[in-house]
Amino acid sequence: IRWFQSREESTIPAIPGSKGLLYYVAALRFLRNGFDVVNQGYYQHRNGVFRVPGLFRWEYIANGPQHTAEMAAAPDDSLSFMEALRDILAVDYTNGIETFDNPFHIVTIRRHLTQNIARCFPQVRDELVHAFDDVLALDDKEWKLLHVVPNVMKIVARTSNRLFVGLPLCREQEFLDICVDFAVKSFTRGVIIGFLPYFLRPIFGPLLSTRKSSVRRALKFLGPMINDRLDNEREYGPDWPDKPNDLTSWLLEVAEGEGRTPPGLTLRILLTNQAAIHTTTMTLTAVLYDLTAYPAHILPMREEAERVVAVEGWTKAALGSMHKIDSFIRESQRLRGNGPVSLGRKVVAKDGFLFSDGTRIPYGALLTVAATTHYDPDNFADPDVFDGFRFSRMREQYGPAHEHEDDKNSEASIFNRHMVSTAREHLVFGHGRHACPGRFFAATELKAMLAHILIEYDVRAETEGLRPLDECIGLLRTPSREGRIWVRRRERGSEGL
Ligand code: HEM
Repeated sequence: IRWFQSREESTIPAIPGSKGLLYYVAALRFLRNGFDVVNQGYYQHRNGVFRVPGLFRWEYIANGPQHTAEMAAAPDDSLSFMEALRDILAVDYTNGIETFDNPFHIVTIRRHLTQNIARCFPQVRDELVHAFDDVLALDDKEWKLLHVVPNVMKIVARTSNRLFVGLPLCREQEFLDICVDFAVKSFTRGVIIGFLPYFLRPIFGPLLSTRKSSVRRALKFLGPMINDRLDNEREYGPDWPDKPNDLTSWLLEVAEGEGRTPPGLTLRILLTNQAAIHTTTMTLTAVLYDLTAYPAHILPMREEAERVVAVEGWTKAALGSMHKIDSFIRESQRLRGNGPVSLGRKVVAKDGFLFSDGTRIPYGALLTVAATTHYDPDNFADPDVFDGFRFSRMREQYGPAHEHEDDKNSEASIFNRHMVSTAREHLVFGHGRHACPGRFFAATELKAMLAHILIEYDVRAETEGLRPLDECIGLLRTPSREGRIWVRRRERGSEGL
């Protein structure tokens, strides 16, 4: 059947060698060498659309700024982000259909979380300082060789949960492990369920999903806290005295019905952790590999962090003045982004999705954008070179002339060079309607952590000049999970190099 489907007529060009019986050979090549296949299509069909053979059907990849802009602006009843997740990661089973019908946790992240970052920054800063101390456990000034991913994961989980559930739960390692485990299992099980034919999903989906057991385990920690807040609300009203200012409270402000029960709320807290922990951990891991592989960046950024903190203290606004640090993380994200394609959407318009150049993508197809745009010499000078200050230089160059510019989409606008700015050639947080709503918090956390590392620690590569190799799993790319770096507590005033 699949082979028959692969013969589907289309005027959209297919990657060479993927027609007829060669379909599956090409599909396996796409799975194993996604970057090569997408790069080939990108340069052959600049500003066009091409097809690659997926295991189950043709997948469509769009190139160029115009196509990206049209996809980013498309309404959900035409190109659906959620339906794509439903198809690929079987979120109906792993996360639950109710989170799909009423994604109030996303509304809370977009609105309340983002609005409260500056106010809650002192807690975030306090937690990250303690988390670095406890997790790295560097008592003296000796160098220690540390695995990056597990340590960063603990620090990120704990710091993020200071804002999600507050003290003391954010320091409860068993609770944090449940959050991490839920995220990993719902992804891996989702991929397995996603490989099943639709008629088998209702049978195997519930068996493979770990949602109920994760909620049950997390309830042991979250249940008493949520019940306590509900009791206070019943007794003293929605603005009860000493109500904590955290994600749990904000979720309760918008939750209704089942969402206001301890299990309903627990699921949303797990889902927020699922979206936050791995993404932020992998970004900071890549940043640390880049920092130690390109150590010439350390001193200018350390000088910037110390200078800004001396004048402004540790505030969210102060982080806004750290242009080099912002630029370094953005550059790391540009080069190490998480895969060959971005903006995964499913075509849900019955007549298909029509680009303004007349290209029509059929109903039910999966459509993405080639992330090759991050490495295109038309977009970035020396695109393969890691240049940590490329974006801060652009801000310096364009900033004064365009500071008062209203058009934030203008290519010259400094707004396009910030770490949180999405752009048609910078898709690490997506772009348009579904651009990551947690990116403002992620950026604050990441910049605060990098500035803290620069001021408090010396770091160097395990082997000088070598960056641990990224790992590719299917179409996903992650920084090495085995990589290690040397770290020591810094003697103030030392250059550490
Ligand atoms: C460096 C860290 C992060 C990266 C790289 C990242 C990346 C992304 C990307 C690529 C998307 C899909 C956008 C699209 O397809 O247009 C996304 C969506 C999302 N992210 Fe993030 N993210 C990060 C951190 C976070 C954090 C900290 C949170 C929550 C506090 C979060 C919550 C979400 C949610 C809820 C969505 C779905 C948005 C929607 O349905 O409209 N993310 N993120």
